[in-house]
Amino acid sequence: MFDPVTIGIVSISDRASQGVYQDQGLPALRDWLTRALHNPITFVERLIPDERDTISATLVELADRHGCSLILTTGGTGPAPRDVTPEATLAVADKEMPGFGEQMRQISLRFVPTAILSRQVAVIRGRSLIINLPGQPKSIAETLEGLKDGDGRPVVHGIFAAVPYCIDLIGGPYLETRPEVCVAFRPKSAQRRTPNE
Ligand SMILES: Nc1ncnc2c1ncn2[C@@H]1O[C@H](COP(=O)(O)OP(=O)(O)OP(=O)(O)O)[C@@H](O)[C@H]1O
Ligand SMILES: Nc1nc2c(c(=O)[nH]1)N[C@H]1C(S)=C(S)[C@@H](COP(=O)(O)O)O[C@H]1N2
Repeated sequence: MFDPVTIGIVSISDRASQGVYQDQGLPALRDWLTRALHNPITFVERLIPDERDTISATLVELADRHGCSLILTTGGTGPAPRDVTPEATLAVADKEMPGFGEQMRQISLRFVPTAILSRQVAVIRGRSLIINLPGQPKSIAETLEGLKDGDGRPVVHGIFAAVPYCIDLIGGPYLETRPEVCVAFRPKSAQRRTPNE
């Protein structure tokens, strides 16, 4: 039996939230997570504009009221004046987790030279892990999954490899991934059962 998990997904885009174009962020997040995880997922979804207070309030609502163990945001991480997702995320943080941002920029550099323009952060709030992803819909799978060679072997690990153990450490459900999408790493002592058991 797999533990149920509640995951918040937040698409932050002025134009998608106004209906100028159709949001592709939420479907991309939902599709990737559903493919990657064995656990039954309850999604709490929000599509909001690039407003700092709205973003912070949404993260607090998803973490504190809905009890999301994981919250993924997409959009608003760049240098433009309205890109304020990292500031809004840091404003509600108990702890910063710099490794996620560092690794995401490393991965993204394999795809685009402008990867260094993303100021994405990850933080812990209570029992929630909150991670910013860039706004380009294709960047969602790129950063979560990393880069694989022609035989499906990882060239650069995606950040999701470290997410299940991080959620263990903050007291959340035991997340189990499908290895063909993402191999999650846990120290032996933290493994509940062997893969595919
Ligand atoms: N939610 C989304 N759905 C579809 N495409 C998106 C979405 N968010 C971003 N994009 C695409 O990725 C590009 C870069 O994303 P970014 O977050 O920098 O958007 P932006 O230029 O600030 O504009 P906006 O906030 O209005 O989406 C956008 O110009 C758009 O082409
Ligand atoms: N994997 C990946 N990372 C990426 C990109 C991308 O296409 N793929 N786009 C970059 C660009 S062009 C920008 S400006 C920054 C910030 O994007 P955001 O403001 O949409 O969050 O993310 C960067 N990171």
